[in-house]
Amino acid sequence: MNRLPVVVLTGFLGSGKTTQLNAWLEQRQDLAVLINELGDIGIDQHLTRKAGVPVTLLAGGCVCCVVQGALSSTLRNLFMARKNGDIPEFSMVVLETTGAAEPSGVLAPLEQDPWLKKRFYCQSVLTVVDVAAGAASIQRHPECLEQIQAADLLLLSRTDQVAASELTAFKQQLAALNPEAACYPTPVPAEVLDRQFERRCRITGRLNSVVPSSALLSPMVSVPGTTTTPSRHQLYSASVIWEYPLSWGHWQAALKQLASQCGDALVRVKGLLKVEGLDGPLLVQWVGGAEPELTPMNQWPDDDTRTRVVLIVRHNDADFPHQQMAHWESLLEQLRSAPTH
Ligand SMILES: Nc1nc2c(ncn2[C@@H]2O[C@H](COP(=O)(O)OP(=O)(O)OP(=O)(O)O)[C@@H](O)[C@H]2O)c(=O)[nH]1
Repeated sequence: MNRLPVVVLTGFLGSGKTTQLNAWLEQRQDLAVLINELGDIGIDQHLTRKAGVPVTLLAGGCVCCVVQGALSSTLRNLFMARKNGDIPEFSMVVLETTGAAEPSGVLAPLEQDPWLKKRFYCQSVLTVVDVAAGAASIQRHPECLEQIQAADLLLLSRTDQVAASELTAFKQQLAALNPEAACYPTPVPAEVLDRQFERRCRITGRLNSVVPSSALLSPMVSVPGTTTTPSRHQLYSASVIWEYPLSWGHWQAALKQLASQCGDALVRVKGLLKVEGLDGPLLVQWVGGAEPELTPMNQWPDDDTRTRVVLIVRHNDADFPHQQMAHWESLLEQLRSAPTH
């Protein structure tokens, strides 16, 4: 039986995985995409829409631990849907992990589940590394180091934001951490997906039992986390869905308040904001330590025109982001009734 290749696209939160994936989707029509998100509402799948490409969202936790069983069942469903002609005949799966994923945990189902092993194999682990975040990110986030060490290739993002000398020094650090992985600046052309690498002995993580398939795969199916395995990370998420529009000035104040509430704990914020006077949402892309990037979109990605924001923090208390989001939601209510300046 011809096995289907799976490319694991990993990299820390906000490093540039979705941006790279979109570049590949412009060049290849034969991919199936699985997007894993830490938060329980997905934003990335709305930013990765490509006609004819099956995109599946695995939300609610990391496939390396919390929703590992859901990865197995999703790959099974994907295989069967392809076989039955229910979805376009893709020839490769690209799995975009959460930014917190440990690649060996992600690969475990592929290496240990006999049914999957007959039908899929890991083609490569491609890790996006944000060179602007650089060594500080590797020191602060152990997941970043694991992802670099597991890589067959390192895809360097934000090379536009660092000086050439800084980039050279950082590449030397990366070469010390993973001497076998070559570095390429993003966007890397889609040919990289076909590259074969000698399989190194990978440490395989724990394999949770396969959860019953809850949904047959079709483009845009969400498979919520169904196992009870706790996260192995101290990266926790919470989200807010909110109905009312606010003026741009009020949203600015609200984002500032969120930053001050979370302080150093803030790692990532992604969201779609409903702004008075705009037809489409304002996309918020915010990587901790940097300024939020705000991009108006022409239209809402689906019928739901409510604000949705996902907050990811590094904290030892899993409730922390939920508390912050509850405070934040009360602030939004106050702003709603406050006069606009
Ligand atoms: N300047 C610059 N910005 C980039 C580059 N790559 C990505 N970005 C921006 O960084 C932000 C995060 O990029 P994403 O592609 O969403 O990152 P991600 O790794 O998918 O994020 P998560 O899924 O949250 O982990 C977006 O605002 C991108 O536009 C790059 O090479 N240069």
